[in-house]
Amino acid sequence: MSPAVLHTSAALREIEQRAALRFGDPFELMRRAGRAAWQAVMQHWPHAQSLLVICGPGNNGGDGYVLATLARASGRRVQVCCLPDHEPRTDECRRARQEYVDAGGELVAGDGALPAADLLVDALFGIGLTRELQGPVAALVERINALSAPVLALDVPSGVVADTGSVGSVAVMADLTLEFIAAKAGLRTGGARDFTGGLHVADLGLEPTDLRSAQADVAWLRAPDLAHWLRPRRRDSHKGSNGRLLCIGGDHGHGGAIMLAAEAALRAGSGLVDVVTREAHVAPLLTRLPEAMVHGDSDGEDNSNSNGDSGGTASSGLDSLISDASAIVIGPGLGQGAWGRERLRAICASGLPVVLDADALNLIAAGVVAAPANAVLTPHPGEAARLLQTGITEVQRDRFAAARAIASRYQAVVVFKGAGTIVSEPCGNLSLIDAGNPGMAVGGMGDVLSGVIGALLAQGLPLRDAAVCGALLHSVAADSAAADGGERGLLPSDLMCWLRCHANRGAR
Ligand SMILES: NC(=O)C1=CN([C@@H]2O[C@H](COP(=O)(O)OP(=O)(O)OC[C@H]3O[C@@H](n4cnc5c(N)ncnc54)[C@H](OP(=O)(O)O)[C@@H]3O)[C@@H](O)[C@H]2O)[C@@H](O)CC1
Ligand SMILES: [K+]
Repeated sequence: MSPAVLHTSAALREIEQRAALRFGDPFELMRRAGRAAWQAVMQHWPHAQSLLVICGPGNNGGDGYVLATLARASGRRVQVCCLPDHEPRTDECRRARQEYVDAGGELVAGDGALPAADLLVDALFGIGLTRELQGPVAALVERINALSAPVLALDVPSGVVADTGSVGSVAVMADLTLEFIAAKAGLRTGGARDFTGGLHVADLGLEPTDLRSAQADVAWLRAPDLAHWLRPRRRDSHKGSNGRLLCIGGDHGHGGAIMLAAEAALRAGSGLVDVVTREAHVAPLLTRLPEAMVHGDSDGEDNSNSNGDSGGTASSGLDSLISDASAIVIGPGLGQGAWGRERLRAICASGLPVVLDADALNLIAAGVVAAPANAVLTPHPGEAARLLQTGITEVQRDRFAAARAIASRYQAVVVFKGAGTIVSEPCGNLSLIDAGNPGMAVGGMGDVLSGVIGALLAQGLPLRDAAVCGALLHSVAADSAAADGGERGLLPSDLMCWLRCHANRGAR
């Protein structure tokens, strides 16, 4: 199976140039873009009698003029609005505007009050945005956003950077964004998600073979892709053939985090799950999750009790658990004290596939422990900023670059959490998880993710596959949970039954 991909602006420009050569007319793609936009208007707003199309000076504006001409020809009341210094600057835009004017189309100045309309079309800027919106353009966008009419954005909501998803001081808030030629990576992560509204792609009649480019693309992962990794279990499998995951965390006061990781790991199919935590958390954990094998460390020194027979975890006990494990999760509720640091050092020396989360990441960012080989790091933006010794604003400005930089610096697979989770391999290959919802913004959600990825590592998936499949499974489960009862008030525990359900997708 070749996975779907998301494109960068550089790739799209390469594709456009090749297509224009093939068509023998550089205007043909713009004609098709305008036609696709008009079809979208008829499909989504069939009762809109009046349209206000806001056109910029580049080819995005050109698409707007073509749409305006078609809408006028179909009997709609159409006005095109443009700022005084947004006279067309490309041949194609000039031609599109001339055709609109020649057909009797009306132009209104964009620096005054905007006329009322049933539908607004944002054709200010697309992939050619080069800087933050300021002055009269920013004021125009603010006036667009203040109107109550629905907004269709052509290609990109103006003000959103198509390659990174970052949003400057202001951007158009669209109800629907019609992307031309192919789906763009940046519109599916970070700040962009609050501006695009629904995303539809108009391929403008290009064939999949036209979409090749020399530019690196981003693997685009959606719910049906789970079946690629989550194959039916072998009929004669036993608990030992489905991996043994060791979960370490839950220092004083943080017992819930490691409970969630362990439960998620069992729901994602790990055959056995060991937990090393503080003694005080053993009884509550076993009450909730009797399937786990829990090993408790008491205060002060590392004597431990266990419901199994492994004894203490400080020295020989932990060594023996490590030697029995197929993979490890360390970090949820770990803390940064001596207890957590010692266990992290032991794990990092083990050579096993390991998921590092929460305080394990903070200890590595602080240089207390060196990052191990065979690791999946799962930072949220705050942890990502610490791992790169920078600020949250900087990592969020280009989430793809931040994920790549962490993966390269720590030579690990990185799952950069947030709206539109990004996975980067150390070589820089990127994947985007196109699932998930704002209900996931709640404490404990990351602990569930680390347990899921750990379970997939324990079942034998390679690091990158476990990271991508785990992040997708986690988000798809959260989408099902949100569909079941809403986003606000969603709890990490609500995902557990859905993890099991979606972990068996491939088996159905
Ligand atoms: N090429 C093709 O075959 C096809 C292209 N198509 C369409 O073209 C779009 C890309 O067109 P594009 O490259 O002309 O860029 P576009 O987004 O219109 O903006 C560039 C203009 O905006 C200006 N500008 C930028 N930022 C600014 C700011 N912050 N504030 C103020 N001004 C700013 C910039 O000025 P400059 O930076 O040069 O000063 C320049 O004049 C693409 O998204 C799709 O919709 C489709 O028709 C399919 C076929
Ligand atoms: K636009």
